This record gives sequence, structure tokens and C-alpha cells, in this order.
Amino acid sequence: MKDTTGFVHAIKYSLHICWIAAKGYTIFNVMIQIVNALLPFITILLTKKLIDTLSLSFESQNSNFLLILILLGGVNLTTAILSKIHEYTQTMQENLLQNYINVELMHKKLGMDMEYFDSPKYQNILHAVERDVYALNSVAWNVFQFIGAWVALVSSWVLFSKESILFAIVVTVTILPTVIANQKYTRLLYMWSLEQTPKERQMDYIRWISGEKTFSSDIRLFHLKDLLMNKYKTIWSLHFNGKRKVLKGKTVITVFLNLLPEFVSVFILVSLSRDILSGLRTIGDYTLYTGLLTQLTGGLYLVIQTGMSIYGDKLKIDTLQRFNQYHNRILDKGDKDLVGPVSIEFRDVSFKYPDTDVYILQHLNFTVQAGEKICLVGTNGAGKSTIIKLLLRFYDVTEGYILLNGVDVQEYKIESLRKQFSTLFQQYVNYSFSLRENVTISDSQKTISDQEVVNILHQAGADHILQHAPDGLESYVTKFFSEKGLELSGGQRQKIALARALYRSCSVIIFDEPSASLDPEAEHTMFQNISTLWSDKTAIYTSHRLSAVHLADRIIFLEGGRIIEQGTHKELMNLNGEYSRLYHLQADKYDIKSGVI
Ligand SMILES: Nc1ncnc2c1ncn2[C@@H]1O[C@H](COP(=O)(O)OP(=O)(O)OP(=O)(O)O)[C@@H](O)[C@H]1O
Repeated sequence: MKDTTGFVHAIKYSLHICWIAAKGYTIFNVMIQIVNALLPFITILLTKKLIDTLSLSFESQNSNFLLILILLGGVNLTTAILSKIHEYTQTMQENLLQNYINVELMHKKLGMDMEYFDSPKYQNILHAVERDVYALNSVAWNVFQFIGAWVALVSSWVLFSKESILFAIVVTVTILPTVIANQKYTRLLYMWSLEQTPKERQMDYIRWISGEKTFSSDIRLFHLKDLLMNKYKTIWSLHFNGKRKVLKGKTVITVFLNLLPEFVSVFILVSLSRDILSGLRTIGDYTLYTGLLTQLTGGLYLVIQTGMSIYGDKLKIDTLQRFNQYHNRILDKGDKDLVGPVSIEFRDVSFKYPDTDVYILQHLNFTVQAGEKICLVGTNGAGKSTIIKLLLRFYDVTEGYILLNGVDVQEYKIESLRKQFSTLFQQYVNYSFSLRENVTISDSQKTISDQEVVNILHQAGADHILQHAPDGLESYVTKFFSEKGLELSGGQRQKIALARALYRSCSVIIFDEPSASLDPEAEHTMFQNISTLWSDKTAIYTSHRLSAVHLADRIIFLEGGRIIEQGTHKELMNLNGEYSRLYHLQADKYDIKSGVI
């Protein structure tokens, strides 16, 4: 019963999607399907009439003979024309539906909370959905076929049962075990394929890194080719053997079960031949009877086949609906608009990542005045980037509050909140778009002149990139789409990402390790810009290069998710604590290298 409800629900759902995606083609396809199902019966009836007419003596034949021939020709012509039109409408419908599904999935993926990127469970279900989403398309197509198959089945059943109700029941009953076996194996196969999703993702991953530039150097240097190939082959063998086992079982059972209706058909034909020999039936009856029998068994098989395909699709649609139930936790809770300038306060903030037990940040208390520049310093994993993610509401705090201009961060509309921030992330990216788009993408509502984009590139120390760009601002970044695309060094890529962050109109700038790939001159310029060009903006940056850190108004030193020191550079040096120890550690190295000591 639960399955039947789910079955109907899946059909309704897919038809609903078809309707939204391709209304006209959907109606047309259903109509063609119904007409196509009825045409074979007209052919059978006309053939019977034709044979019966031919059996009469020449004199008894009348003008009906010609009419039947014309009608038969008409039916054949209609079938041929409809099949071609159907090919076209079906392809159009499939394209529209596929596009609709792709756009919907992209929309969902682009808006999901950051936490889902770290959830293998979510990634598995996403993989299964992307693999099986065509079910939405095929279920619609199968439903049309299913409707046609039922029309054909009911008509042939009614006509056949007029000849022999007993045989009609026997033929129908002998097919029932096939239905049960098919349903069992369709479910088994799908459940098996769901279990295989992590293996499929591992194979996808290996295939992906094999062609990915980022991994190419490691793969060649460490000779990872054989290792990757073997890893892939091992996973594939496990996958293949599992599938073979399930399919083997299905084949053995269904071959055996399919014999039953065949025996019944042979028995019916023998009994029919006997009736003709004893003169109880005509040759025309024989044609009608065998035609109807073929239609009946064909109709039964088509109903089972399409029914099972819909059942398989239903299981896939269930997964899609489970995927649709993944909802964001980071939601607009208030409707306030954040306007600059912006001050920040962390009030007793503690945080652990979703579905983990370890507190990454513990009882953080600090403030940043509007326009102030502070630097977060600390060992690897101390929690600096996590603070940035909380500020941008990529995650919500577990305990405590983050206040912006004295108001809880959750009171602001997310869009309005993020609008006030521009961030250069530690894992900065470049897009395989034009140089102009790589800069201006951070603030698409702004319209500025080419010269202003050039100025931004200058501020980011990226003028030389533009000077060597063959198509100026229109040059593609990376060679992914264009032979003339710019292949940039690590530092150059970081400068493009920096220009993007600078382009955005905002009140707070956040730079997470902004100088990681920059040369000393570019680093110097950037830190100078922070205190001069952006003097009115609140700034938070993190850096492991302590030589640049002293430019900040205040330094917050973190260790293990706790603030252990905070103050100006001078205050922390006088404190002679951890900051001072690390500062000396780095400074001493510079002295040794420069030969000062
Ligand atoms: N998505 C995540 N899920 C679970 N734990 C995470 C996640 N991201 C980071 N962590 C953990 O949080 C801790 C703090 O990471 P974070 O990136 O904030 O450190 P950091 O101070 O910026 O380090 P670094 O100086 O190396 O950049 C680390 O132990 C890290 O393993």
C-alpha cells in the first residue's frame, strides 16, 4: 500500500515537473501515445474484415474491399507520420525537462550551507541524484507508455475475453509471478546502486584528479600513475562483481518465469487450430484470435515493463525528494539591514563545526571599532579562519553572540550582512572567465569604467598581468577555454583575487593570509594600502608573517581556539609572551640571513 501511494506520488511529481518544464509537448506526447495504442486494434479489425472479404467468392466481393484497403493504408500512413512527429516532440520535451532539472539542481547546490561540503552523506546523495535524475525524464516517458500499454491491454483483454474469458484469465494470471520477481529485483538493484555511491564517488575522484592540472605535478613526480590506475581498477572490479551477482539472479528467475505464459500461448494456439480444422472457426477468426493473443501478451508485458521502469524511477525520485529535504540551517532570522561603518564584537563566543564534538573556539571576547585594523595571529589550526566564517555567517555560533554595530549578527538579513564585507579567502580562486570578470564579479551591481578596473589591478599590484594580457581586460584567465588564456603564477593568481576583493564596495575588509604567495614588495604595498587607501574601513587580516603584523592597530593572538594575548605590537612585545617569542623567532632568522649578527 505504501509502495502504491509512493508510486502514484512519484508519477504525479514527475508529471508536475513535465508540466512546468514543457507544457505543450507534454500534452502532445500523451495524445500521441493514446492514439498509437489504439491504431493496432484498428489494423487487426480491418485485416479480419479484409481476409473475410477475400474468402468470399469474387462475385460476392463488393466495393467494401477497396474501402478496407484504403483505410488500412491510411492507418499505416498515420502510424508512420505519428511516429516521426513523436520522435520530434519527445526529443524537445526531453531537452526542456533536462534543462529544467539541471537548472533546479544547480540552484539548490549553489545555495546550500557550507556545512554540506563537509558531509559525505550529503555528497553521496547528491551524487546519486545527479546520476539518476534522468528518472524524472524517463518516468514521464514511461508513464505515457504505461497509459498506452493499459489502453492496449484493456482493449485486447475485452476483445480476447469475448472469444474466451477463461484463456484471458489464464494468460493474465501466468504473468503475475514475473511482476513480483521484477519488482523484487528492481528494488534490490536500486538499493545496491545506492550502497555503491561512495565507491562511484571514489572512482569519479580518481578520474577527475587524473586530468586535473593541480594534481599533475605530484602525479608525475611521485609516479602515481600505476597507483591511481590500480586503485581505480580494484574499486571498479568490486563494483562490477556486485552488479553481476544481482543481475545474474534476476536473469535466471525471469527466464524461468517467462516460460509459463509461452506454454499457455502454445496451448491456446493448438486449441484454436483444432477449432479451425473442425470448422468451428474461420481463417479470419484465426487471424483475429492470434492477433489479439499477441496484443494481449504484448500488452501485459508492456504494462509490466513500463510499470517496473516507473517503479525503478520512483525509487530514484524518492532519493531526489530526500535530497530536496536537505535544508539550510543558516537562515534569515531578522530583517535588519547592516549599514557601514561597522564595528564588531565577539561576546563569549564558542563554536564547534556541525556534527562534531570538539570546540574549535572557546569563550572568545574581543571588539573591533569601526575603521580599526586588527590582525589575528596564531599557530596552525588556532581558529583564525573559523572566526572569519562566523562573521560572514557561513556558520552560526554554538554559544555566545557576535554583534555588528551592537546588534546580533543573526538579526540582519544575510544578504545585507555579507554585502558589507569583502574577503580574500585563504583558499582564493580564479575563475576561467575574462580578466575583467575576475575582478568585477565581486560586485556585479557596480558599473565602472575600464580605467577604474585598471586602477584596481594597480592597487593589487597586478598591472604587469594586464600589460602582458593579449586581449587586455577581455583576456581569459587560464587556458581552460582559450589558447590565449593567461597562465598565472601563484602570486599573480593571488593578486587577481586581491583585486576582486578590493573592487567590492564594502565597510569591512577581511584578508585571510593575504600575503601567502606575494613577493616582499607586493606584500609591503598591500599592507600600506590597508592603512592608507582603506583607512575608513574596518579591517581584519590574518598573517603568519609577523613583520607585517605590527602595522595593525591591535593584534589578537590565538592558541587552541582561545585568545591568549591581545594588544598593540608594542604592548605584546613588552608582555614578552608567546607573540614576542614568535616574533623574535622570525626576526632572528632574518638577521641571520641578512648577516646582521
Ligand atoms: N569544516 C570543518 N569541519 C570540521 N573542522 C574544521 C572545519 N574547518 C576547520 N576545521 C578545524 O578547525 C580548526 C581551526 O581551523 P582554522 O582553519 O580556523 O585554523 P586557522 O587558525 O585558520 O589555521 P591556519 O593558520 O593553518 O590557516 C582546525 O583544527 C580544523 O581542523
